[in-house]
Amino acid sequence: MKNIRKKALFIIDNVFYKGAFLKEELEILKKSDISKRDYNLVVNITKGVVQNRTLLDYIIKEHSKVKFKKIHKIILTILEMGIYQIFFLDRVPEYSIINESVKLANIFGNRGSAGYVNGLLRNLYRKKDELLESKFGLMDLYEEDKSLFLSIYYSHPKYYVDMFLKDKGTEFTEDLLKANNMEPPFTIRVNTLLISREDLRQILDEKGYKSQDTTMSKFGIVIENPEGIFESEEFKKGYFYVQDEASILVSEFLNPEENSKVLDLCSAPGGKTSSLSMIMGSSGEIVACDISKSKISLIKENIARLGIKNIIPTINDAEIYNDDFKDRFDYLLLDAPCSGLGLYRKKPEIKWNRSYEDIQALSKIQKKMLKNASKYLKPGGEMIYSTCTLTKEENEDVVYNFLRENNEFSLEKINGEEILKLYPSKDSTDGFSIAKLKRRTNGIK
Ligand SMILES: C[S@@+](CC[C@H](N)C(=O)[O-])C[C@H]1O[C@@H](n2cnc3c(N)ncnc32)[C@H](O)[C@@H]1O
Repeated sequence: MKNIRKKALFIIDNVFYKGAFLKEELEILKKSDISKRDYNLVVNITKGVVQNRTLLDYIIKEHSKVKFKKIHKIILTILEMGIYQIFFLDRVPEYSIINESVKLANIFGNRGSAGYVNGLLRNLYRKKDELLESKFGLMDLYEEDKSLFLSIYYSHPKYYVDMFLKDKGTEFTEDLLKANNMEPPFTIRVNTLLISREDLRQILDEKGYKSQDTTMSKFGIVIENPEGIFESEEFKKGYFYVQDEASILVSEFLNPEENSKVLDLCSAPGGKTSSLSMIMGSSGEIVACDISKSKISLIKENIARLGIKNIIPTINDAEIYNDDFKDRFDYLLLDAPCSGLGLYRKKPEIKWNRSYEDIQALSKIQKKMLKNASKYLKPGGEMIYSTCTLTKEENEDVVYNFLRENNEFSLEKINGEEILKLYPSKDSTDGFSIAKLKRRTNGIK
């Protein structure tokens, strides 16, 4: 038996039960001796299972003869993988899905496991069309309890669904949940210090890459077929940085002038900091901070490749007030650590490893960071507070609480919004929240 599904099984087990990150697990696998085709199948299965966990478990609960809580976790994962392949992957034949699942159950389970897995998967396969038609028997729930239906059918935490249903209504919420389960576009930011967007697109085109300009950012390029892009000469030469359009926009909205002094308080691995440098034509000075030496190394690596000269990587804890920074900067970016609920498309495990308590704890940290950050701006200076999450606790609560206590600052609207929200559904970007604050020149109003 080929080891492909065993590899997928171990990866999912590591992600669900050992706190591993899917992207990192897949990066390790990619470096091993594995064909492109097999690698893609592992990516498909692991991502699909992590993304659709609630629905897969619901199907098991409804059809298993063994009580859900009694199913051993390794057998549960084998079932989740099998069911995902039956209902979501068209190109894998039935016999192969069932045979491979039974083989895994034989290796990792006890004597009854193989028969149990075989029976359950065969039964589900027989009822495939009927189950798809009836949305796995969940249709009635749509009217009875919309939030529960959406949370099971699109596999999202209930608190996330409730948050959007309350504020945005059913259609918006359903579109967002669907988009969160889809593949994100592959977006890069051109490094205009070295090449224009037009010229880079021309080179990419000559090499067979299909691309288009991003719709909102003037620096982004979406590549349809990015296979091999990291091995390209253009990547090595620093012509671009892989970055979501929302993230590129954050630096465009701050838009620092040439020769200004900028502080980036949470800058690793350096995406937004290098965009800021590019906007400033690599002039002036950016103090790019992060919490640890290893994080600072990531920034150094990226700015070396991109040929950037005006960034000073600095270890600094944004939670602790630093008097050396007081009133020193024209511009400031606080791209705060957050729950990352805007990143479900890229890091689906975030769905399962963030609790509401985590969000509340992060909100406290962010409030502390924003309070410190505000003291580092010169009068008349501008700052952006951004997160790759969409919760009120980590955005509206943080920003409005700050403004209530600091009337020396005002909120500058972005695209007509006090706190701009970007969504995978509406904007095809990661979920982001962006607020711009200005320190008044003439002190307290
Ligand atoms: C959202 S990420 C920043 C992404 C970065 N701005 C970019 O565009 O590439 C948040 C960063 O905050 C850093 N961080 C977490 N706690 C911190 C602290 N107390 N002080 C400074 N940085 C911190 C994390 O290490 C992480 O790199």
